[in-house]
Amino acid sequence: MAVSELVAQNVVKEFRDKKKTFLALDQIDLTVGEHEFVSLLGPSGCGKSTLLRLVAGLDKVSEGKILLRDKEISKPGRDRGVVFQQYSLLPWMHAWENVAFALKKDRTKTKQKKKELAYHFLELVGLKGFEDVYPSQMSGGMQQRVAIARALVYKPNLLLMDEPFGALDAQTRKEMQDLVLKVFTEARSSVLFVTHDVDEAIYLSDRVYVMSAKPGRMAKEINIELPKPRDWNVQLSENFLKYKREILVELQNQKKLK
Ligand SMILES: Nc1ncnc2c1ncn2[C@@H]1O[C@H](COP(=O)(O)OP(=O)(O)OP(=O)(O)O)[C@@H](O)[C@H]1O
Repeated sequence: MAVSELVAQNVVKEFRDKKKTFLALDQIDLTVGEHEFVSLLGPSGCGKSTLLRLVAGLDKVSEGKILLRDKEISKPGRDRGVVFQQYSLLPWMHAWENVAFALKKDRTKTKQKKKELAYHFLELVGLKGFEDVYPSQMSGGMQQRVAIARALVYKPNLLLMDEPFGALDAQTRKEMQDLVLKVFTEARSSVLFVTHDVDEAIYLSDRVYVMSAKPGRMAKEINIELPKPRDWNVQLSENFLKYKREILVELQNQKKLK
């Protein structure tokens, strides 16, 4: 790993209401290198989404800091693209308009240029020919492809994905995993990816952080040294199963400690 795109140091996140304080994240350290694919894996409630929201700039740390290319994150920015489980497309806009909408505030580009870029990224996610279709006319997988194109269109250094395939059926989910690997290679961005799914995390990642809950902590960090480019066959390999065993044992041990 040459350069660190993202560095989180001693991050603590507390949620407070009038009666009590809840410690959601405790002393989190994390890095994402340039062109690196990193996943956050862990039980429900361990703070994966909270951490991603902090990196997205949608919420603030209670202690510690998060640096993107050495600059502290304080608010959302065009250096980060975000894809959530819910596609949140605008229903009255065509696919290409949904993508171009992300460039709305960019005054350096003409309308025509924005349209060309939208078409280009829709092609990259396999939606050539569907530019003029409305979200309601698309399957969940297609809508998520539009959401990915929208996150990529302003060429962010870092793509943040929070359970992006959680709402999709198993077959579509597999197709989307391969799509993300292809797009990640072509767009040359870095990715921080949240998932519950152990196989998905291993298949996609260069590195996996396994988190534990109550409070959310980093429990284990695993380098995934599987050959690239990857295809589904790798999931049957001895090495893949070795990583899977290591992660499942870690998650199981956490349950025993509770
Ligand atoms: N705005 C908030 N106010 C109070 N508590 C919150 C808030 N957001 C998250 N939490 C709490 O912080 C903890 C971590 O939540 P978070 O959604 O980040 O977990 P997660 O690992 O992403 O869970 P899941 O895998 O189920 O999506 C949970 O106990 C949650 O209830």
